[in-house]
Amino acid sequence: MRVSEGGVEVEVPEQADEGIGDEVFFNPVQELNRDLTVAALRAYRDREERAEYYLDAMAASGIRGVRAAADGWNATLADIDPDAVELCERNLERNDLDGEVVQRDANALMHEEVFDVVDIDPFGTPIPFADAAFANTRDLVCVTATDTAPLCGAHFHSGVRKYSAVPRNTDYHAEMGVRVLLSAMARTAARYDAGVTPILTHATSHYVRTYLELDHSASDANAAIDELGHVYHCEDCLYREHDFGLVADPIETCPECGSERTLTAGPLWLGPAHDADFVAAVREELDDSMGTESKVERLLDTLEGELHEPTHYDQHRLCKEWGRAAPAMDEFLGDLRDAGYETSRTHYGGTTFKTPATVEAIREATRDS
Ligand SMILES: C[S@@+](CC[C@H](N)C(=O)[O-])C[C@H]1O[C@@H](n2cnc3c(N)ncnc32)[C@H](O)[C@@H]1O
Ligand SMILES: [Zn+2]
Repeated sequence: MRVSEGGVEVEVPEQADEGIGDEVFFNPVQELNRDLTVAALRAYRDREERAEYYLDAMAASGIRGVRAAADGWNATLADIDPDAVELCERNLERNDLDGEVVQRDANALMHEEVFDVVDIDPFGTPIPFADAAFANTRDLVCVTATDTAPLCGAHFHSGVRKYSAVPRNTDYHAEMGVRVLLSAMARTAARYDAGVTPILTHATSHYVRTYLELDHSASDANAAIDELGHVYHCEDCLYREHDFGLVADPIETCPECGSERTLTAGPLWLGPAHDADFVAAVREELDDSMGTESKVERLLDTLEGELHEPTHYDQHRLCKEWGRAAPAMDEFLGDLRDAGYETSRTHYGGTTFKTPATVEAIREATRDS
């Protein structure tokens, strides 16, 4: 079937079973991810003008790489599957575009050639590709992870194995996934004396996507490692706190309610997961050839204003815990602000918010909301 996306037209196989099957993979639901990729690549090129060489390391139909090539990137489309490679060639040709197409294991290719921007979009975890990506990429590594259950701690042992971290299933599970992924990426890059700065990160319908800018020195790697630490969480009253450092110092009892049902998660990335200026610049690069333009715009609006606190709250979850009916979000957040606390909504959901206030302080401040 033919698919038009972002001004290009590509041929993709009908997907027998949600992309799981013998055919070359294509997921229409990832259009938002691809629209955002194109806008982020544009904004990135303004920031780093010499960036030119883009690798779509797991290209499948090539739709992402074709869109990058149409946008002026010197694009290489790679896949291990010969059928995918053939399709990539046809899809570049169909759009009258130049680009390299290679049938190659992404790890081998990334070790052999240096690219300015590398895009890792595998089935499930990106971990098997992270070493090669950080060992050699010059400027920017874009990563999609679709294994959200291990990342957020719902599949605990798998998360521990894949990410060499302790993930915990909490009421902020999608953000747990973001911070486990960023932690593993930072630690992987550090092995190659590269420091990562996440300039854009979002958790959207069953995947996490992040854009990691690289600086290549041991001190940059150390600075990234300094952003790691642990979150301590009470399963009873939802109290949480965090501290930086690789050595955990868990709370045995909750300082708020005295419960011993406390969890420790980490090492997590506790630093910013986005750069608000970059997010705003990406929004400027959206255009109406993008099918998900207005959705991406809303996502970026929220992300731009999102505080960098390492965990968010869910108002419904808190109100349920307190036996209160959930009031309107604006009123609730307004009362919190009036009490002197910074607040922001988050992209993790319509009832989610961030604030440096503790659970008890939130409860007090919103008593009359
Ligand atoms: C999720 S799909 C990529 C989707 C595509 N980027 C898009 O936006 O539609 C993953 C692709 O990775 C390819 N792949 C799996 N292992 C690989 C490897 N070691 N090296 C290169 N490609 C690989 C698969 O053949 C598959 O086409
Ligand atoms: Zn507690």
